[in-house]
Amino acid sequence: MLHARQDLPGDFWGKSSKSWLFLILLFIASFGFYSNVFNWIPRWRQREVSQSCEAHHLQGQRESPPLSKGDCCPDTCRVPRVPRMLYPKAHVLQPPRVDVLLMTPWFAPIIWDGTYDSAILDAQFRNTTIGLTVFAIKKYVVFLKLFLETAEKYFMVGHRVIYYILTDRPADVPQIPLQEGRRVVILKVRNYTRWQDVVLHRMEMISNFSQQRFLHEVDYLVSADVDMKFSDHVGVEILSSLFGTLHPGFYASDRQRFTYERRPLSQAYIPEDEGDFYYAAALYGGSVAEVYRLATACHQATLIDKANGIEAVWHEESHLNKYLLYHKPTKVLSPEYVWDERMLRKPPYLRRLRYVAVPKNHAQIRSR
Ligand SMILES: CC(=O)N[C@H]1[C@@H](OP(=O)(O)OP(=O)(O)OC[C@H]2O[C@@H](n3ccc(=O)[nH]c3=O)[C@H](O)[C@@H]2O)O[C@H](CO)[C@H](O)[C@@H]1O
Ligand SMILES: [Mn+2]
Repeated sequence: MLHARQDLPGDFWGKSSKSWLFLILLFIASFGFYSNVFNWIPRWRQREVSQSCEAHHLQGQRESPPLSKGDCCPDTCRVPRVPRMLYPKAHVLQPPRVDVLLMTPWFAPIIWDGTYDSAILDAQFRNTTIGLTVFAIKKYVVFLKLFLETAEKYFMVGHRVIYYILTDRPADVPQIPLQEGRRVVILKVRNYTRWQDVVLHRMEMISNFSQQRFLHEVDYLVSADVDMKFSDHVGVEILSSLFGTLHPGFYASDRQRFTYERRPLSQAYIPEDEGDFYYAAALYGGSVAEVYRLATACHQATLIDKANGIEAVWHEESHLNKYLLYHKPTKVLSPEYVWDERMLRKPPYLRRLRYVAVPKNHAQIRSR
C-alpha cells in the first residue's frame, strides 16, 4: 500500500508528467492571458485617449487657444457608459414633439420639454463638474441672492457645481446655504464706468480665467446673466461642446429681423442673407476649451472694433452671434431657457419657463 502510494506520485508524475506539466502551464498561461488582456485593453485605450488629450492640451498651451480634458471628455471622445436602467422606450413613429423644430439643419438638437429623459442624461453626465460664471458688477450684486437661491433649487441638481462670481464688490456677495458638492468661488474683477464696457469685457474676463482656472477645475462652463432667476429644471440636457440659446424675442423671426450688427466695419457684421438664429447672450456655454475659444475670439473682435472706432449694436451679444454663425453650436436651447414674462406672452408650445428675467429699472441699476 505504502509502496503503491509512494509509487503513485511517481506514476502520476512519471510517464505522463510532461503532458500534465504542459496542460498546467497552458492553463496558467491562458488564465493569465484572458484575465489580464480583458482588464488591460480598456486601460490601454483609456490611456491612449487621455494621453492624446494631454498632448492636445500641451500643444494648445503653446499655440493658443488650448484644448483641455473637456475637449475629449464627457460627451465627445468618450461614449458614456450607463448602468442598467428602466425607462419608457422611444417610438420611432411617434415623435415626442411635432409643434416645434427639434433639430438644426446641421443636426444639433434643440432642447425642448418632452424631448429628453433626465435619468439617462444624469447617468451619462455623472462625475461631471459644471462651472457657472456670473457677473455681478456694481449695483448688479443685488441680483445675486435670488439668482443663487433659485440656482440651488433648479440648476444642475445632483451634479458638482462651482459658482464663479465675478464681481468688483466681493464683500456684497450674499452667503447662501449650498447643497453638497456645490461651492462659490468669488473672483475679484475691475469695473468699468460704462455698462457697455462691463458687458463687453465679460468675454475678456472669461477668456483670462478659463486659462488660469476653469480649464483645470471644471468640465463645462455655463455663462449666465445675473438679472435672472431659475424657475424650473435646468440640467445636464443643456451640456454639449458648444451651446447657445434662442433669444426669446426673435426665435420665430425671419433673419432680416434679427438685430445682428449690420455695419460692415464691425467684426460682428452679419449680412442680411446669412444667419441661423438670434442667440441670447444671457445663457451660453460648452466645454471649457470651446468657451475659451469663443470668449477669446469675441474679445479680440471687440478690440479690433475699438481700434476702428465702432461698438457693436448689442455689444458682446453681437459678437456672440457672429461667432456662433461660423462655429455651429452642437446643441441649441429653446426659449424655455431664457424668457421674459413682462415682455412676452407665453405661447402654448412653451411648456416650461426655466430661466426668466427679473424686472429691473435699467437707468437706475446701470448707473454707478
Ligand atoms: C436676454 C439677453 O440676451 N440679455 C442681453 C441683453 O441684456 P440685458 O439688457 O438684460 O443686459 P444686462 O443689463 O443684464 O447686462 C448683462 C449682464 O452683465 C452684467 N452686468 C451688466 C452691467 C453692470 O453694470 N453690471 C453687471 O454685472 C450682469 O451679469 C448682467 O446680467 O443685452 C446685454 C448687452 O447689450 C447682454 O448681451 C445680455 O446678455
Ligand atoms: Mn440681463
